[in-house]
This record gives sequence, structure tokens and C-alpha cells, in this order.
Amino acid sequence: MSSELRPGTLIVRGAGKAYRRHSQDAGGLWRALRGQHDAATHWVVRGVDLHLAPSQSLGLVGDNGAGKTTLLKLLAGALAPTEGEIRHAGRRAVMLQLGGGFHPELSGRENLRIGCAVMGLGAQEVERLMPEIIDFSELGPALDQPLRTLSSGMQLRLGFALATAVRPDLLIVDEHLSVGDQHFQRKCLRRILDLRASGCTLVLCSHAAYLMSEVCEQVLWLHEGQPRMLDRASATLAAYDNHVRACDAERGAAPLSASAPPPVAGEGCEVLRVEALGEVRQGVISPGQRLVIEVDAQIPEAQWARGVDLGMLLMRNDELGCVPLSSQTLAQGEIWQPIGPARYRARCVIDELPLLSGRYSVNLALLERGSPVVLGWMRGAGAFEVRSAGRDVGLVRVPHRWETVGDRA
Ligand SMILES: Nc1ncnc2c1ncn2[C@@H]1O[C@H](COP(=O)(O)OP(=O)(O)OP(=O)(O)O)[C@@H](O)[C@H]1O
Repeated sequence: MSSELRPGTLIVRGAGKAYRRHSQDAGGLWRALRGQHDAATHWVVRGVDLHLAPSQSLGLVGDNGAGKTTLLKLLAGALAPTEGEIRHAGRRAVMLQLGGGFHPELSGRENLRIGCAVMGLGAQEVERLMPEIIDFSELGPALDQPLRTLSSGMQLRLGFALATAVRPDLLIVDEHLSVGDQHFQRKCLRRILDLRASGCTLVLCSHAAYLMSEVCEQVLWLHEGQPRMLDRASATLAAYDNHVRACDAERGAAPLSASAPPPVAGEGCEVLRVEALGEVRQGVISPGQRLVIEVDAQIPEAQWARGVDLGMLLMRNDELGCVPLSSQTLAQGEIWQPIGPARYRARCVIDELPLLSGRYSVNLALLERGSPVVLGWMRGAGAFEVRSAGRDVGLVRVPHRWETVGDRA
């Protein structure tokens, strides 16, 4: 740790991690026995430069084996870099692997005490924080059972409660929000957002692009151990998405990015009904006609008070996400009309449908206002077919015109 940096600062200069890889051929064993070491240096991560100021947030994406976990371990201090330098200031909390740092034979409570001590907390601070950590983990009597008897979701609760209760200046999280039940996912996400709002620097690795785009300002794309792009979250995620699509097309696989469900975390919120209306007749509509997507949802009073947005994506039947529709710029009362106790209806109108021939449906999510917390969702709802009378090919028809060269002046 460096004293001249402000707490929450993270600086990485030319960091890399290499392992020795021994040759696998039969002669390798004999050479090793003769003391002739023929291991080659294999760089798993190389050339990473980062500078995060306090309260900045960085996401990490990359294909399997790209080196994300290795980089996170370097940032967490769990691995020493082979080359380069990593410096941070302030209290660092880490959630890398499930149950990481815990002892399987000790109880959850004992593990918490040890974990607090490892993070440098004094006895008094441990006593002060324990009730909050225990409360957040919601483990109840299971807290006094050996850790190995806890489910992975329970271990996540414990680890997450510990890592975040200490109010770290720097939080490093690896792909954990998909573990655990929906209620806990929401709790974790809220805590991450609260920490970020209170000035904690965040490094997050997740396969949920949706989450990264909401939580992180910048995203680093690692490719075969090397930084390929470091930019605003939206720019890097779009570039990475293009890369994933190109790889999928090469392999003939279905595009995953559109079909992967977002993290879900609702309590009592539910999408009840989705219907394609407007000029849809017997499930069919033409390009240029009026499409109305009507959504009924159950929103309990407490959640209504926090605010609920609606995000939709019109999907073609080859899982291509075509048209995003979001209510986020409107006041809540402009989106939802009450239709019964804790029931609301929203109508999204596309006056001139730009889509061309194909079968479509709607993926939609109820979102907590101003936050990436997903309260409820439905996929493949409100199916309709677009039939074009013309000979259009492609996906959309957009208004356009032609001009002659002379018009340009
Ligand atoms: N201890 C080790 N010894 C040798 N090679 C290792 C070691 N740890 C990781 N690797 C290799 O480093 C590469 C990067 O692994 P890493 O787990 O960092 O990738 P990742 O991007 O997190 O992958 P995933 O998304 O699949 O979790 C892999 O090829 C892996 O086999």
C-alpha cells in the first residue's frame, strides 16, 4: 500500500503474470529427470495499465481464458505480478472465488471473525460490525454450522456481507451476482451501488453486459491476456459484443448476448401480461403501421414508491435484439396507469413500425428507477409477425431520401 495516494486509488503499470509451462512430450520427463528444465514462459496477462481515481468503477470483459480472473487476483494482491507494478491505497475488499479465504471446517461465525482480522480490523471494530454482517448475510442458525455444510448461495452471502461491511475504499468483485437467490442478488447489487455512491472504487468482472453498462464507467476488454480496449463502458461493451457476435457467426452458434437473461431480483413485482396491439390483426402487422405494446404489471406499494421503469427489446425469432424501448426518460406517472390494487398498465406506441418481415416477440424487464436492479422480467412475450407487401430485404425500413450530386451545394 502506498501512503501518498488517496484512499481508493488504484494504479497499474505494465503489469503481467507469466507461468512456466513444461513440455508435454515423452522426452520432457527424461529431460526434467536429468535436470534439464525446458519449461517455456507463458504470459497469461501482459501489458495492463490502469489508473483508477477514488470512486471510479471499472468493468472487465473477455472470452473464457482471456486472463480476467488472473488480473483480478493481481489487483487483489492474491498473486504477485511477474512484471510491472500494482499500487493501491486504502482498505481493499475482495470477492474472488466462492468461499475463498474461508476455512471449510470452521463455522460461518468463526470465519467472519478471522476474515475481519485478515482485513486488518481491530477487536472493537469487529464487535461493532459483526451484528451488521450477520444481519446482511441472513444466515440465521446456519451461521454456526461448518462452512462446508453451507450451500454456494449461503457462502456467497457470508463472503459478500464480510467484504462489503468493512466499507472498503476499493472493492474487487468477480462474477458473483448470479449466485444466490433473487432477493439476495438485489441486495448485493444495492450494496455495490451504495458503496460506489459513497466513493468506493470498484473493479467488477461479470458476463452480464447489462450490469456492467449500468454499474461501470469504464470497461477493459482483455483478449488473450492483453488489453484490447479500455474506454467508456458503452464503447467497450459494444465492441466486445461485435466480437462475440462475429465469433458466434463463425461457430454457427446462436448469439448469446441477446438471449442471456438479465439478473433478476424482484420482490412481489411481476410482469402479468404483454400484448402486441395497435394495427396488429390476427397477430400480423405491416411495416409502417402502428404497433402498441401493452404491459400489465404487479407493483407492490413499497416498490411503487421507489419507482419502476420498463425496458423492452423487440426480438426477432433468431434471437436478434432489434429495437430497444425504454421508459427511463419519462415520469413514472406518464408510463403506468393504475388498473387495480397494486396493478398497473403501460402502453408503448411505435407510430410507424420500422421492422420488415419476420416473427418477433418482446423481452421486457421491470427495473428499479434509476438503477440496474431488475425487479421482474419476461421473455418471448406478445408475439407478432411483420409481413411486408414489398420485396424488402433486411431488418428495418428507415425514412430516407436520395439527392443528386448538384443538391449537395
Ligand atoms: N496457476 C496457473 N498456472 C498456469 N496457467 C494458469 C494458471 N492460472 C490460470 N492459468 C491460465 O491462464 C489463462 C487465463 O486464465 P483466467 O482464469 O485468468 O481466465 P478468465 O478470463 O478468468 O477465464 P474464464 O472467463 O473462463 O473464467 C488460462 O489459459 C489458464 O489456463
